[in-house]
Amino acid sequence: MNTLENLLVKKQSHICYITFSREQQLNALNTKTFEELSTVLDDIAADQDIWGVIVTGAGSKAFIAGADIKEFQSLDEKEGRLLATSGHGVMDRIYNFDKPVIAAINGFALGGGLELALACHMRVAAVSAKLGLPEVSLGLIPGYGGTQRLTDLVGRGKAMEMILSGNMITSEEALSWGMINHVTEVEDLLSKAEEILGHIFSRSKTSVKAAIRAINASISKEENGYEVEVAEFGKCFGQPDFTEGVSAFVEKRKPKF
Ligand SMILES: C/C=C/C(=O)SCCNC(=O)CCNC(=O)[C@H](O)C(C)(C)COP(=O)(O)OP(=O)(O)OC[C@H]1O[C@@H](n2cnc3c(N)ncnc32)[C@H](O)[C@@H]1OP(=O)(O)O
Repeated sequence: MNTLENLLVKKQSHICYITFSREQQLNALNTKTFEELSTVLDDIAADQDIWGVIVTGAGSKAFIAGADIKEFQSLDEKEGRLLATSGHGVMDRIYNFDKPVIAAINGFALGGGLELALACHMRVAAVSAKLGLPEVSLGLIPGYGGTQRLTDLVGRGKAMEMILSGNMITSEEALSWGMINHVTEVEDLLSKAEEILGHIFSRSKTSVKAAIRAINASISKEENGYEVEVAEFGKCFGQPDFTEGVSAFVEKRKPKF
């Protein structure tokens, strides 16, 4: 990987930590950040030693305060569509990543920043974090998948309330809505995400990958989730992890995946 300007990347104990790092702009997502993120995702997708990913924001104030508003000031309709299409590409990549990705939300997660967190497989937020989709206050709507993924997680009524009002909510509210998985003190945020990954790492990697694929198919418009589940379930039977998992159960020992 070339030197990165807007991301810090650390690999440790099978986890890749990606930190959005434009602290002076509250880690707002600009074109360069998206380019760098694509490169990092390519790298970790191919890295057999990386089993899971944690994304977070630099500093104490923001996870990501949205897409970089200053970059869109002069866009027309065609350019707006292109911006959303390329944003969708990166968000879909995270959503469909075959290693678990957890957002550790350390502060403001707004607009495109919350949409990125919603694309992750799970979300843990600091008790002080604020979450919102304030695009209506800019004359926009969420454009990186937020109208769909928020609705999937919290239902149409809550998604309408959040998106149409543009208001922020606390992490406790987000937890009660089902938008995030856990709330922690800010100092415990990464360790909570690591704890979740630690449990997942003890399980079969082929099963984890198959489960992500089947769960994601539940809201796909192109495929039937039940059919994907049947296919992925069937594929597990040809895998060494199945032989090991079942043998370990019969022999009353822990499986070694
Ligand atoms: C498809 C996706 C669409 C979108 O994502 S649209 C964007 C949605 N996001 C937002 O609308 C949030 C914009 N930001 C804010 O409302 C505020 O910030 C906060 C409430 C998060 C924090 O307010 P405060 O504590 O007063 O900080 P500050 O002085 O506003 O921000 C510090 C610096 O960060 C820059 N910044 C913050 N958010 C963005 C952003 N989303 N795009 C570009 N820059 C941003 C500011 O401008 C400023 O910088 P400088 O000191 O140079 O003026």
